Amino acid sequence: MTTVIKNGTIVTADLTYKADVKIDGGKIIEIGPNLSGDETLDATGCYVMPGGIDPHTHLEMPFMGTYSSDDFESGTRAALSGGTTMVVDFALPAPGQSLLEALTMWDNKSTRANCDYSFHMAVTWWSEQVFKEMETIVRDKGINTFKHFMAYKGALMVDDDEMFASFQRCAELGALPLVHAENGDVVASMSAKLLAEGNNGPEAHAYSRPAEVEGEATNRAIMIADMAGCPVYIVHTSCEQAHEAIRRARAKGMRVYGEPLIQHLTLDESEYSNPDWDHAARRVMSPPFRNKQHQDSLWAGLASGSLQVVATDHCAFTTAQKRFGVGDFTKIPNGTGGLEDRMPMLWTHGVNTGRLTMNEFVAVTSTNIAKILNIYPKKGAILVGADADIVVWDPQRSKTISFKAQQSAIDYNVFEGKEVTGLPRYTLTRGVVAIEEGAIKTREGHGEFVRREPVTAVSKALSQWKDITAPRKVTRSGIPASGV
Ligand SMILES: NC(=O)NCCC(=O)O
Ligand SMILES: [Zn+2]
Ligand SMILES: [Zn+2]
Repeated sequence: MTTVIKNGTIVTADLTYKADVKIDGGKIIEIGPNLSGDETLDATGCYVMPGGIDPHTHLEMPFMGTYSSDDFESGTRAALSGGTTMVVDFALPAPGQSLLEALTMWDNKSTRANCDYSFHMAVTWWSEQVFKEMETIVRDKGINTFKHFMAYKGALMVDDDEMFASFQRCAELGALPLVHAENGDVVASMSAKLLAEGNNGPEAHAYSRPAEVEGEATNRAIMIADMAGCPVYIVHTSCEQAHEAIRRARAKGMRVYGEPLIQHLTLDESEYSNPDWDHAARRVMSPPFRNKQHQDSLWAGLASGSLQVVATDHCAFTTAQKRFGVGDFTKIPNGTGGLEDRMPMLWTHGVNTGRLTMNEFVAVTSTNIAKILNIYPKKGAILVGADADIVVWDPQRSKTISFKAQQSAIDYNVFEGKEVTGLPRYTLTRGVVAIEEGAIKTREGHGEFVRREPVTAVSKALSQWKDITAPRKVTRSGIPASGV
């Protein structure tokens, strides 16, 4: 059965034009005027865009003594509801655990996904076994990204030595390292000091990890990647210091990507001063929300191209789970939701204000990350042959965000009460209509794992340049006799 999306305006990362889109077998098969098919979706007044790709989610994540509360069914349903048609989650080996064994655990969880998905593999420890398994993960499992935490000391954190070894392995394999860049040692010490002084509320979480702690680690990660000869992707870039580190590196030709979150772009640190403990604790995440100066830097980075991807780091915990940290902020599970709200919030605060063009919106929510992950134009494109992951975006539709109407499995929403204008009329996942106006028509298990091959054009070029500029031994005649 063929489907035609009619009377819409196609908006891609670089083009805006009126045309119909014809779909068959989960793929786009034709783009042009006056198309017809078995089923017609009316896109009058709407923009036909590549479905969003959220490269940073934590569904059913074992973390801080509990599990994040959205599973692959509810999380991907929330994603589709907000126009996102692919998520990339994280397989997290416990320190000492086989990477392949960890992947099996996540493979088992993801069978219930409503949309396509993939995994980053975390490197949470280092050994000859990890070195060898990374090749299997890349070659056999189709995962070309490896996550490194510089924070969460005693849990997920790796040190510089381990990171350097892993980054060098990424360079050999043509893989991309991702980094959570906060100085975990300093955070641990600051946290202990704050608790000892009786500063134990949710606000102290933000005090324990100021922007300088993130900026330093971002610089360090960039330096280590440069020495290792690989690109690097900095996740949840939340502040000016981190953005400036990325911008400076890119201006010097280094292959560095930055990922602000929709939460950091639109919510600020004043939330932590709320007199309601629950309100503040629900917003505890790492890095913490920052102030307006930092938000302005992130928005400027998206418009100027020094930051490339807007994600959510969707890692939702219920109020009851957040209350594990009553009396000790270090026990508040870190994380907030955002999967469903990312695109409507970014459209409202970006496109509707003129901070972003529609084409930039598509670039930072879909196309850029598809290219970085080496899945373009299968994903992130409105092109013949691409997967029919499409959002028919109605710029006039509006709603007030409320946890009462959300798909995510938690009892609050950090964007509660925010008015958004710009919502999906339809969201299609490989040609199947999953969202129609407000109706949820998702199909559990419809989602498929998306393989991602190594060696992007960027990593290949970087390796070539590093070979040419590698330090060369100087040949000398008449070496003096040893002084011994
Ligand atoms: N970000 C956060 O607070 N929780 C999720 C885990 C991580 O990304 O650091
Ligand atoms: Zn993180
Ligand atoms: Zn994360």
